[in-house]
Amino acid sequence: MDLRIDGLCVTLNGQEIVRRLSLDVANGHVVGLVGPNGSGKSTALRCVYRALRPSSGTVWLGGGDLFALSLRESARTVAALTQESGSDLDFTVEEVVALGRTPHLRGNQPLSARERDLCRHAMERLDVAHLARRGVLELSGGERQRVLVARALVQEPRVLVLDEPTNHLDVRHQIELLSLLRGAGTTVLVVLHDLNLASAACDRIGVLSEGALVAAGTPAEVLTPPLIKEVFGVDAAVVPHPMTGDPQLLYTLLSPAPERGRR
Ligand SMILES: Nc1ncnc2c1ncn2[C@@H]1O[C@H](COP(=O)(O)OP(=O)(O)OP(=O)(O)O)[C@@H](O)[C@H]1O
Repeated sequence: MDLRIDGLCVTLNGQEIVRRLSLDVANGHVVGLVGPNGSGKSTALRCVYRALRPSSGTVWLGGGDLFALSLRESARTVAALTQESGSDLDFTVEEVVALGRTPHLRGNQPLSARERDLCRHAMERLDVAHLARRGVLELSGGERQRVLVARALVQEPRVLVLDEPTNHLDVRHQIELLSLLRGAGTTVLVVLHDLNLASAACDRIGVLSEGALVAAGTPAEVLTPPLIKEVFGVDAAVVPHPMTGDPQLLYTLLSPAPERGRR
């Protein structure tokens, strides 16, 4: 399903946080949203999973206005993994994963055999099946993050929205998660801080700066030294990945400020 963000504006407490953001995610594509801290990435994403109503602009899902759908219909269509997800859930891992089916169930209807299989399969894919009976609150940050991704997958969403999903994950689980997103065939909009992972995982990247989109295109079009300097204030060299050819950024540390009183 296509996702189109069209002229999105968000004003909070009289401050314009997102300014006329337009960004398309074609059906089955992975689009990354990157930008400095406070540039409005999470705020824009919140409009896509309906935690926030934009001040103006439209989020189109497959040609229909997201905010015109019933809450149940949009919960079936869009799954979100957010910074706030699941930190208040005092349930076992398997119970939390099963909650992903909630938008598809009526009342207290139990899960079908297919749905139980779906949950088991998602736990295996996210390497949390061995934790099934553990309480989520006693897991490490990375384990819990993987449980929440499994929950999002069992929702069988047509659009998946993730805010820094690699947060807390070790390098193997980061790579596994992004590979899974690339291979899922689902429309994905993902906020990432690691520009090299974004380059490897995304078909296209949008760059936000002070609430406005300043660049959008393929990783090679967007991740250029002048843009990185302008948006992040950092000098970077861009080299092709020796195995994949994806553009990869190399940084150097900033020169330390001269110490006072020393020559
Ligand atoms: N409810 C709110 N009321 C007022 N200002 C807010 C609110 N929520 C966010 N902001 C402000 O909006 C700006 C953008 O925040 P947002 O969380 O969208 O940025 P971000 O790009 O996701 O940042 P980060 O990379 O640090 O996660 C910040 O300056 C933040 O302080």
